[in-house]
Amino acid sequence: MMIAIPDLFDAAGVSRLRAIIDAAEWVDGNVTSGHQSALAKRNEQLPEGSDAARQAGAMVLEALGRSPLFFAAALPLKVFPPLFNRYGEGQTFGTHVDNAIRIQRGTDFRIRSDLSMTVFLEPPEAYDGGELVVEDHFGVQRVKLPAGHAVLYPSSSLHHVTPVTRGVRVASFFWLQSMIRDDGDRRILFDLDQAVQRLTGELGGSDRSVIELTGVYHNLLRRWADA
Ligand SMILES: O=C(O)CCC(=O)C(=O)O
Ligand SMILES: [Fe+2]
Repeated sequence: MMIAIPDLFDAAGVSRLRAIIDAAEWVDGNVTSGHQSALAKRNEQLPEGSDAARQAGAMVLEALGRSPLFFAAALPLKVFPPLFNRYGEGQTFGTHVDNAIRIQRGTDFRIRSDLSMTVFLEPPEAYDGGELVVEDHFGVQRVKLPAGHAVLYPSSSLHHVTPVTRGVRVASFFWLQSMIRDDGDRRILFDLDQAVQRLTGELGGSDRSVIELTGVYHNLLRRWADA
């Protein structure tokens, strides 16, 4: 399942984040790559664990914590500390699949990557190219969102970022382990959650059917979740 998470940051939030990362030192993006993606990757990143990455990463995690849509769609168990990348003119990230296991440098924190996320941090009209292209069984999705908006997509998908031909594309990207490993199971829970939310709005939280369906949601979660 691929889902856009709009308005993770408002304009002021994007500016605060950009002030931190734009002032920092960037390095060749291949420092975090596995062997296969190193062949495809042409971009720059903030060094993992640098002060700027940590400070800006904490802002991203805080924003995720404020988003009920992110929680419902991802059902996050462990989130990898957010990283930051930028692609200047001619830079690109060719087709690859994300590593299944990510280990935070210098620590024993590790996750299985179930979901990948890109938070767009540059207005789309400020650059050409730089689309995130995700292949799934229903076809190819091309994503380029306003600054402050994010997209969540299965880490199992083949994906790439098309070459930037004007301007600079800046983003935060990271992976997470979900309480629900299987994408199809997670989707069922998401659909049920959204329907229950709508029904709650229409009928109120003390309606008997709403209570029963909320029970079904939690009982499926109890059955399927790693916690
Ligand atoms: O820049 C992006 O939107 C995606 C980056 C990516 O796919 C990766 O770092 O594995
Ligand atoms: Fe990737």
